[in-house]
Amino acid sequence: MTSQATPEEPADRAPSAATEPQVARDVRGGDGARPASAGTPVAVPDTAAVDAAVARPLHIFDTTLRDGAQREGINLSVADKLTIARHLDDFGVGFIEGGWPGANPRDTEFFARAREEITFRNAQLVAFGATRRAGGSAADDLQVKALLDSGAPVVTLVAKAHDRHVELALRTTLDENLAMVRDTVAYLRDQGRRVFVDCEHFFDGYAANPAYAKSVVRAASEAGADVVVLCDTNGGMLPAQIQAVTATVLADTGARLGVHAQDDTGCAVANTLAAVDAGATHVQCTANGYGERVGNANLFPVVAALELKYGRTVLPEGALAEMTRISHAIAEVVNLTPSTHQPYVGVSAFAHKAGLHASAIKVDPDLYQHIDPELVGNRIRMLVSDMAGRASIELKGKELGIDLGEDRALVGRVVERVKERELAGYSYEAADASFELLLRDELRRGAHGGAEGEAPSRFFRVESWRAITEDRPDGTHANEATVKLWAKGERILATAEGNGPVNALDRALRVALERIYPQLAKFELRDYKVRILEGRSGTESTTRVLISTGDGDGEWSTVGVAENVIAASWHALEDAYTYGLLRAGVAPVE
Ligand SMILES: CC(=O)SCCNC(=O)CCNC(=O)[C@H](O)C(C)(C)COP(=O)(O)OP(=O)(O)OC[C@H]1O[C@@H](n2cnc3c(N)ncnc32)[C@H](O)[C@@H]1OP(=O)(O)O
Ligand SMILES: CC(=O)C(=O)O
Repeated sequence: MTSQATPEEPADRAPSAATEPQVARDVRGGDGARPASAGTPVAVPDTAAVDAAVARPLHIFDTTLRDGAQREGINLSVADKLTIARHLDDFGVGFIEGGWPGANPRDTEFFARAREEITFRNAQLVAFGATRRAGGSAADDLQVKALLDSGAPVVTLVAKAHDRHVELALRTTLDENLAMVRDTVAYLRDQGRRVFVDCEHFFDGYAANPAYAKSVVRAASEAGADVVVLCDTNGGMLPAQIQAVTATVLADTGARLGVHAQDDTGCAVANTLAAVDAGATHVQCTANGYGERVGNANLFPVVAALELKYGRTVLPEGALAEMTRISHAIAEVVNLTPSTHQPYVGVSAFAHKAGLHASAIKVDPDLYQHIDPELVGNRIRMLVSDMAGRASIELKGKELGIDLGEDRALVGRVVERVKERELAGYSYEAADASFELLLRDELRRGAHGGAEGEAPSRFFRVESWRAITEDRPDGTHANEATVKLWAKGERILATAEGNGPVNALDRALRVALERIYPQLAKFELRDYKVRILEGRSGTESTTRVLISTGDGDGEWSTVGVAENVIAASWHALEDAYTYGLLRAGVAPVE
């Protein structure tokens, strides 16, 4: 590999052949993404604010934009990174690690644009990079220079802390690695940056050679690092190990310590809190736990634990109640479906299914919840299923705004009907709208003296429907459906074509009803899921269809069950249209 000076660099500062090799492509220039000020490092703004952030007793350090972006399936544009940075700043984290400037044009551009476009209210921007190359000097290292050029007031340096990694990955001596840490930290401090040092593979390194691992911590701290972060890079540690090692390192070195935990044992959040228990005062996390391999310590449960269980104030006032919204907003930007079962922020985090739980919750929600969901911006939800009891139905009724009063017989009938239907394959927990229709039907029956077979409160009465799929010799298909129904005393017959039999049925139903109920024009099928139940009988199995429908103002879900997929879809569609009209405030007539 040859070395050459970029036009902005004096020849005497050009890297030598011995020191140059790691330089990233955009730092070398020529791709247009390089910062305009590559010759003169960008000045650090507002050092008082940076000093105050570093002085805080407990740092919340977010690395979604750096380690989070290392997750398989995440590919962030600069605009995505800027949006996420704004969300994290709104949430109130103290530090946002924006990426590795110089490693790729996107990260370089992110720092340039973040400087120009974002006025951070809470967070300090952090640039991530490595210590200088072996055998070189920090001042001549183009990778280190890119960190300064980023203009970030804080730099995180990744350093080797495991002797085997120094010898095998860096291919240098243990002493030279210590010199690389010392020189790079001291140089960046001289240039006015605050410095955190990520000791990669610290815990594995400590197990192999504790004296050397600690000497890396001392080298970083003595050279001026503000925090030395103990990293469980391979994510193989358990909380007791993290706690014991962190406590010993703190006692032996006196350095300010942080923790960075990967989640390979599923213990990253616990490991992070164990380090805090042992005296670490800086936690590195990512939104929703995104990160390399299985991910990193999840920012949201870590912060919630610190605020709500440890009683530490780590966020600005009111920010915790924004947590659910921010978690979901970031999931949207990275284009991943939010995990429904994520602690604190998942939609299922406070969803109650068991009848016994519901009966206690009716008395006091705290009996089955570890916190009030509103503290983190989430909400309690009651799920209706064959595990429901009377209390579940009463609470669900309240949630839907339907007062069931003290009518024990009515509630009992609803419980029975739900159980029967769930046995037949229905599932109401993901189909609130179908459950509400069932509840309203039972209420109406109650009002008519509970007579079995009383007509439900609906907007149309179906006489019959049929769907035909025609297979043509040229390999194409035609789908046609006919619907015959009664609405407002009128018999209507409508036929429509579609790109499948269900689509044809949906269109025929729409054609039949749209003149009488123009509100239908806004309804839109959003999601359609089919589940084959009791797979043992193959094509004769029972089929469950779940449909989500929207009207621009909200979305509702309905369920249909039958022995064939088209009939199941029809039932779910019927409920979807009925519920949509009810939502639109139309009075039922049939
Ligand atoms: C644990 C972590 O997650 S740390 C974060 C890791 N993140 C990333 O790697 C994402 C961004 N990385 C990249 O874009 C590229 O790897 C770059 C630009 C950093 C380097 O690319 P290249 O110059 O092509 O090198 P390559 O990736 O093959 O190898 C990394 C080099 O850095 C060296 N290195 C590794 N850790 C350190 C360190 N702490 N200090 C100094 N050098 C280091 C390695 O020894 C290797 O050197 P070599 O090129 O002499 O073999
Ligand atoms: C620094 C880092 O990402 C790690 O050690 O896992």
